[in-house]
Amino acid sequence: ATRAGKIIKDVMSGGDLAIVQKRQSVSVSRSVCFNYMVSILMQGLGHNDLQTEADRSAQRCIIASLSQQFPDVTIIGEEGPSSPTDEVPSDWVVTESDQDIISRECPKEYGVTKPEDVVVWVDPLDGTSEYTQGLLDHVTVLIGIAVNGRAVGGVIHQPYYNYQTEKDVRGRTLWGLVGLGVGGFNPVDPPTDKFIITTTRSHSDGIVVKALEALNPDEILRVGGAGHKVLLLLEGKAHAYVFASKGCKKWDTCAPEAVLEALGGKLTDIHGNHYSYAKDVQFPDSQGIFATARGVDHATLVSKIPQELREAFPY
Ligand SMILES: Nc1ncnc2c1ncn2[C@@H]1O[C@H](COP(=O)(O)O)[C@@H](OP(=O)(O)O)[C@H]1O
Ligand SMILES: [Mg+2]
Ligand SMILES: [Mg+2]
Ligand SMILES: [Mg+2]
Repeated sequence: ATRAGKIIKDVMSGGDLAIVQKRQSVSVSRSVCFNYMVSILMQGLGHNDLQTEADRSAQRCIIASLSQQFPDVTIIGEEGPSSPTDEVPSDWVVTESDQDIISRECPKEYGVTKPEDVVVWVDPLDGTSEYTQGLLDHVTVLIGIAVNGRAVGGVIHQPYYNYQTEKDVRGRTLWGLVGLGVGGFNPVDPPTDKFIITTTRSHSDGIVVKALEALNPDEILRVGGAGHKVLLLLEGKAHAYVFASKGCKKWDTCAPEAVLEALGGKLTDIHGNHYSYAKDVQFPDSQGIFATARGVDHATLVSKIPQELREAFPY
């Protein structure tokens, strides 16, 4: 993740992001009422899905590094499968491990894990929109590990952490493993005197807004990236991350869910159910995102989402 973060910074300082618009079909469930559909189309869903040279190169670095060491593990990356002839520069292939984590005792629930039980979900650059607009601290590299369909391990690397205040921007790497704990940051609980929600800044629509209104927050933090929004929960800047939209994908939420849950928080769909991250699942998080920080009553908050809104996100 850290090597991928270096690539992301090198592409930015090289000056040519080589941005392309990804092709995407718009699918809207029939149960969504007409004015919701119009508002989604007015906001241009499907017209803000960019890919840059940094997304492509960071993914090649991560997938080459992981597949060399773990040839029998399924690895799924946002930017699609690489071609079998894809050679990556040798200094992009990382094989050393973090000695601090390796030296800890593996929780016994993973002691019998086989390669075929594992799926790694890679978002090489989360917050691409914000990256292209220079909101660099919204960018993260996300590598999530699912075991038997559950998101249990995750790394969130933030390459531009403190970039506005530090001369030598080294970034930081946060990790979590359910059953073992978290590292790379200081967990903070959110304030008790007000209720703060974080949500998208670049993929909003009428339903996203309606869900936020139903929860009646004191403050809404509109920031980029699923990884960055979960960082706000981990560090006590917000109580909940709510996104009533089908726009995020499994690679956006696997690593954040694992780190958040390793700390005692929760990430589910807007009905309050966990997603499966097994290798055969559909990529979209089609029932939206509802995540809460440690100590926040997830079920009570979920129950405040009105029924007619939930019906826009059927299984
Ligand atoms: N309507 C939509 N269309 C395409 N991607 C969407 C989307 N809504 C959310 N996403 C993806 O979900 C991630 C978090 O979105 P947001 O910053 O708006 O909260 C981003 O990941 P990437 O930047 O990795 O593509 C973004 O592209
Ligand atoms: Mg993307
Ligand atoms: Mg993403
Ligand atoms: Mg991405």
